[in-house]
Amino acid sequence: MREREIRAEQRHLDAVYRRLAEKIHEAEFLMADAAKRAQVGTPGALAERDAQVFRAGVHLNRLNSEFEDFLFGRIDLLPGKDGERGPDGAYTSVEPADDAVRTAVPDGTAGPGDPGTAVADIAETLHIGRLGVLDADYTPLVIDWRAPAAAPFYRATPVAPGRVVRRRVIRSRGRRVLGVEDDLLRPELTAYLDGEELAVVGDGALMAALGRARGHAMRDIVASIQAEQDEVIRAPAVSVTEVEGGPGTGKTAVALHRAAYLLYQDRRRYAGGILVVSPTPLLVSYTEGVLPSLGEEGQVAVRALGSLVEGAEADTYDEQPVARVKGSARMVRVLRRSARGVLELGSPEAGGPPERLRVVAFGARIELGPEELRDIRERALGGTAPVNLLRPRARRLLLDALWEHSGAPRRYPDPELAAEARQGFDEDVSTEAAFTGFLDAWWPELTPRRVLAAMRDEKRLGRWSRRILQPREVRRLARSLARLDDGGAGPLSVHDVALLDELRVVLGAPARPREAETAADSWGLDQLSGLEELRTHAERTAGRAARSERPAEERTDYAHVIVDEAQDLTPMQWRMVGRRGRQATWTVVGDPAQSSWSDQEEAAAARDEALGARPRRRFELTVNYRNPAEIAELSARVLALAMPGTRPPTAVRSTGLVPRFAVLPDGGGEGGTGRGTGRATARAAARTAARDLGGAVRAEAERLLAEVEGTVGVVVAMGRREQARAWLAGLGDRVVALGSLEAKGLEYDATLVVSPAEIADESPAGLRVLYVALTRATQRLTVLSGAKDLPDAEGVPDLLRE
Ligand SMILES: Nc1ncnc2c1ncn2[C@@H]1O[C@H](COP(=O)(O)OP(=O)(O)OP(=O)(O)O)[C@@H](O)[C@H]1O
Repeated sequence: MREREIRAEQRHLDAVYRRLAEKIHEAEFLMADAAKRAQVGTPGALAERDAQVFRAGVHLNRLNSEFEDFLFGRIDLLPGKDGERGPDGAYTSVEPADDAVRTAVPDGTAGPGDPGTAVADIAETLHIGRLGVLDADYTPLVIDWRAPAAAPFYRATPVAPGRVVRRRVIRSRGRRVLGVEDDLLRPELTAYLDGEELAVVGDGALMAALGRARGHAMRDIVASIQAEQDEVIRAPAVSVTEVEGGPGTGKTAVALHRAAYLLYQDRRRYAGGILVVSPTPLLVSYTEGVLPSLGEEGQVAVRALGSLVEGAEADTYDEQPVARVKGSARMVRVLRRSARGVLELGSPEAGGPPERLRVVAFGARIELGPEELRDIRERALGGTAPVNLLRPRARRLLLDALWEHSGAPRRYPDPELAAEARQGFDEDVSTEAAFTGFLDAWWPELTPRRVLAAMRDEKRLGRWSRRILQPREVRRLARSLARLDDGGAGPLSVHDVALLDELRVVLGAPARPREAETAADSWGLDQLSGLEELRTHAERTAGRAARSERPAEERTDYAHVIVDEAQDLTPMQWRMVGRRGRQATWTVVGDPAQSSWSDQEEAAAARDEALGARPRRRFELTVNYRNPAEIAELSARVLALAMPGTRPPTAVRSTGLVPRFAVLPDGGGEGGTGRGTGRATARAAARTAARDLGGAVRAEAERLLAEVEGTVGVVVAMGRREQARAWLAGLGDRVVALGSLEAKGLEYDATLVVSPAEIADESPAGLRVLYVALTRATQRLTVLSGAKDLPDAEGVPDLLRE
């Protein structure tokens, strides 16, 4: 039966590919035809040609994409009630017609089936795939997974099957159908398709998908989206959609599918671009293949928090105490004060702020002294306008003061004459080298990096952050910025990027290099008018290449913003992200139990501010698709400590493989040795212990590599990242060492969590970070105790005991 069903689907897939070939042929013809139109040469014909080439190009591109599983689903439906044909030609009604189901009677008048059983005929079969394909007569051969008619494929359950009798997932590679998996949604019914009883094959696609080995790239879930996820994906994009759910509930997957859905559903509206904000570059590269596999690229920008600001690309992390200062909303005031403070330092080229301004006007010398200058600066700075943008105001106040000093107002009692004389005075003075040189030195144009660099000086920073930061915080902040040179060049941390963005606002945009402006302008046009559609394919491609060479942030205002792992954004990061979606609708997904930010209330307030007063719609995801029940049960113990009262999601499967607990060979560990024997001995003991830990980690990683087909993630405390990489050297690219904060959002077939206590002790949010680490595995988990863990006789560390 399986073979027969596979052959039937193969015939359908063959028909789809024949039709695709015809469409490709048509698109190529359109391209050639468009080229001929160009020879006509009138502006109208040229615009038409461009539009035609563009459409054909996009179409060709899509058709030519080598999708894995192009066609992946099928539903067999009962006749519908009040069925209407939707825009894609399919029936959209969800309820079966009143007479759809009959009872078979002995004389056979109700058709085949045992007497007394419920029987029905399949009225319609829909195939579902990554793109919609219509046959030459406009009957749908494949329905796009995002079309309304495809929704029952995801939504139907045995409790509420609607019209769906059988849901089938079709597995194919290239043009070959490899297998089918069916779910019968109305098992009580004997259904007939073209007079033959409907076959049911396999035991469901979800389990097959979840059991597959993981690689270094996330896969889409189009073939097995579950009903509660589908509701989020298709939720109308009004204001803010908030999604909460525990680890492995598919939040990231759902967020990405939602981006593809929104584009499908209203491509024009989202021409302004969709931004997906991800916490780490690792998660960006893990997920970046998903959208192309859904047929969507280009209009969705997936960016890590450290890559949201032009010219700043950061992937390093500050230590927790420093990150806490930099992420805190208090930094807004510190930065405002610092910007003004830096202004007072004058330009570095001039060696500090000039004390006096001397110019020559009306044949006489006029001078402004230190006090007057200070007074003028204060008046110019009154108010909250960006510092760089206040320069013209300061210039005007200087000229006013010079004019007063010149004695001219007394000489010209007639206002008209005075105004004329004043105009000449302003022109003369403001072009004088002494004046322009003074202005550049006294009110230099500031860049965000320069302000950040000036904050390296602890004494100054202390002044600028008086009564805002504590001295200890000032010291930490100043030290961490010591990586920058005077001009602010040097490596930035992820948290510095949000500070830079804030400073851009505090300072106002400095004049940009010509080239960058041109590139940004063309983006603006694209966004506003949809003009992109009128450019040729080649032009678009060239534009795209140029954009990808440009530093990360091209747009500053998106049509829709999706924030993944939203629980982790610091208040300063919320402000940065909020600026990118002032007019946008939002999808915000996260899990408070996985938050690595210590002050959750402060972050929640910043989030509210970023999202404004927009109404919010909330969804909850409740099923854990990643961890087997055995691993979920263990991690729930940490959840109970980290967030008492929070309900963990329900694991959807169980493997029978319980987590393994490993201890160091001598049962002890690093740092716990060297009792009373002097420093040198203690150091030697620590070295030996580190070697032991390294040996144990490597041995355990090797064991896991042998046990699973796919990837192994070794999660250590942030402070041990480099060490762990060295321990695992040479084991191949299936195994990765990660700091606890980097593990966010990722998953591995097997995970080795090294020293839970060390991870938990690293920050005030350490228990939640440990919860993240323990929820990364899809198949196997080993926990290795370190010096601080106090394992019991079974090797279970204290934090993980029941
Ligand atoms: N409906 C589904 N069908 C198949 N696989 C699924 C489904 N939903 C989720 N998954 C899989 O479960 C895993 C977890 O999904 P995802 O990473 O999106 O979860 P998450 O909620 O973002 O987790 P975390 O909070 O830990 O980051 C992924 O491998 C994903 O492909």
